[in-house]
Amino acid sequence: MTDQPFPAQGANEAQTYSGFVAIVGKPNVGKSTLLNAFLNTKVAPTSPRPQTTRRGVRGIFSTDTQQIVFVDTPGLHKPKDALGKYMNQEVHSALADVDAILWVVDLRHPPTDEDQLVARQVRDLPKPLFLIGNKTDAAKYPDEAMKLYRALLEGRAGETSEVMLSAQNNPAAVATLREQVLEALPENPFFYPRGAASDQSREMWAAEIIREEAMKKLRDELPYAVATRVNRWTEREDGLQRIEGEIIVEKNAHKGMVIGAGGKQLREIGQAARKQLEVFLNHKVFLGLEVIVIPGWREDEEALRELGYE
Ligand SMILES: Nc1nc2c(ncn2[C@@H]2O[C@H](COP(=O)(O)OP(=O)(O)OP(=O)(O)O)[C@@H](O)[C@H]2O)c(=O)[nH]1
Repeated sequence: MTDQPFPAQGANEAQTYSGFVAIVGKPNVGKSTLLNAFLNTKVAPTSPRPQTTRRGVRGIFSTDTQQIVFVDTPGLHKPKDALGKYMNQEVHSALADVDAILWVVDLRHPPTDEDQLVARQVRDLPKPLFLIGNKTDAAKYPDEAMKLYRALLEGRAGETSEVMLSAQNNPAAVATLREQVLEALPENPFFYPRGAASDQSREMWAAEIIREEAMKKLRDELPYAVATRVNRWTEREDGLQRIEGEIIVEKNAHKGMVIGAGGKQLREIGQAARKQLEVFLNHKVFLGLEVIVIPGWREDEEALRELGYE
């Protein structure tokens, strides 16, 4: 990695183990859910819609002497626009830089072309690989499905481990997997301060929560045409967090669709996001939301950069 180790290690400190671990897989298999379960908190947005994750959010887990920097990645898919290309690029750069890979698959279904795309990316990388069969709680034939996913790695030379679990309902299995990942870490100084849970600013994190709620509520193609940003965050003396954000759409026609009749939909998105923010911040939140139009932002390199997709 190019990141500077933090902090520099003193001569008589205990040996530390630290590394970057990518969580990859096709859209909607439960990568972000697994990341949040590893950390017992919410650093990444999740939703029933594919392609919720857009940037490689880092989630950090530390013990006294070990630190895993998980890199949650967007689901690898066939891109339709510049945003999609950016998302796939995030996966490729994550894979190049990490010390170990967690490949998450959905055991409710047999592999698809997109799983094969991921398998081809990871099969020959000489790094420890964990094949994680997720959603065992809802899978009818988990062992059979696992066999089919395993077959996609046939001929792989590197070290491979297999785990079947439910990222959503099985904290003990997630903790055991985390132990296994800790064992795979190379000797390194810590990359982040021990207490850090994520590399995102609080503004980026809150914007992702707003986007998650917008994606859950909006229909058809609209969830994918939406971006979010938090422009102002102030704290009142009594602890109230005042957060002002924007929901960005591509066309004027979309603006009305996000706002909804009489502003109902925007209000619902705002209420749901505010509730989540209050739970995680443990403070009362005032959330102001505005909908703005940046024409064709998904195809506009400059707009993508401005929205943090760079
Ligand atoms: N039944 C079941 N559902 C799960 C489990 N893990 C995740 N899900 C659901 O699967 C959906 C997708 O989860 P995400 O964590 O957003 O998936 P992702 O792989 O990060 O998705 P992308 O952002 O599209 O790449 C959500 O509705 C989750 O609640 C699980 O263990 N069991």
